[in-house]
Amino acid sequence: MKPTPVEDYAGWLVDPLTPEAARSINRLQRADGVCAVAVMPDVHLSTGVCVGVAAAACGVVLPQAVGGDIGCGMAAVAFDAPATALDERSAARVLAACYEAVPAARRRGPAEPLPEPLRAAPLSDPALQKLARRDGAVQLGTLGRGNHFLELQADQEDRLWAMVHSGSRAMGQAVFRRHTEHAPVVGEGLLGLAPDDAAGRAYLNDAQWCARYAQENRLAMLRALEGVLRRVLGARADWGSLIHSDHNHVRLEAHDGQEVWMHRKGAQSAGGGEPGVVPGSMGTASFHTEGRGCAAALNSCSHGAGRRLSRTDARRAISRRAFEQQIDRVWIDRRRADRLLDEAPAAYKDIRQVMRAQRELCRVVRELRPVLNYKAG
Ligand SMILES: Nc1nc2c(ncn2[C@@H]2O[C@H](COP(=O)(O)O)[C@@H](O)[C@H]2O)c(=O)[nH]1
Ligand SMILES: [Mn+2]
Repeated sequence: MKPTPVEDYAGWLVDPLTPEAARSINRLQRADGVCAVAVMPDVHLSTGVCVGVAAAACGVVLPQAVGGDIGCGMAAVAFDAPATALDERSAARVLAACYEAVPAARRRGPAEPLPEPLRAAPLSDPALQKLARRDGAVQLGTLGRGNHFLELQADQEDRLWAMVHSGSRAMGQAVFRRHTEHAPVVGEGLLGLAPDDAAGRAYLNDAQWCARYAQENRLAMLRALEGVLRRVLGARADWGSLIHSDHNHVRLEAHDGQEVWMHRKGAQSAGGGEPGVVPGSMGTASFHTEGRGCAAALNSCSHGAGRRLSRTDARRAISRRAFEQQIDRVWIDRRRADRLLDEAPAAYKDIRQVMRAQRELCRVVRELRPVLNYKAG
């Protein structure tokens, strides 16, 4: 596989790469074993490896090219109710019930055992196993903070949809720490593991466990939300419509007839016809998509709009009033608004520009507008 020069990404970038992001991407391209790197339109600087990057490697796996929230992603499901079924009173009931049914941090009450597929697949290390039985069990079905969200949306026929964004909670971070502690350097501060030796196999096993945990986590939240919507609106989920797409992973894929370790950090797989979810922000459109299998993008597309402002800059630049205007027609718990200023729509890139920029990478199947947003702040 031939590496793509950074200048060639310009085709689907929304903003020019910052010098720091360009340096970080060049460093990744030069790391031993990395054979191709693709950059998504929502790329931005992050520790180790930028968010919005897909990297193919041979003979090496790079935990920093997946990040700590292993398996983080989106799930979406339709309900058998129109979005107009929600009014001020029922929206307030749904929001209040979400805080109970989908806690931000940990489930209340006695810890239930993890679902069977997670119990059946052991983690590589007794300390991680212990953590899974403790934190893993009480965090399954919880949202987390920051930009993890649960959102009700309306499609263009006014059908009600739910979208959830969350990952592997404490487990992903613990697996990342455990496997990067003693990992060798494969180039300018980047850490790499050999996929065929014990340390590499252990990381891949645990990363796969986290991806499964993150998927179970999102499903548990959607089931809890269905319980809420049944009580408040009498609405049921149409589970046949479920879309799942994670954006932080490493797995074996064939590209150009060659088997490679494909890493995605803040990028989703977008093979030909593959379903995807591209969220915008809590005040703008989001999209369900289908991949176009663009080889130059390593069969990937963006996982969102991407941040335009850092959290600190957003808190400085966006007033409470501006925030309220940006989410004018979206139900949120307004008592929490001050804590969500760094999540304001203006803190993110323009999602329509991002979708235009990546028209060769994925096509829009459905456009959704936000109706109600639950974020822990
Ligand atoms: N529909 C919504 N989209 C949102 C919201 N907050 C953030 N976002 C988008 O999600 C991605 C997630 O990025 P990640 O790097 O943390 O995985 C982000 O780029 C935004 O475009 C929201 O409340 N609703
Ligand atoms: Mn994420």
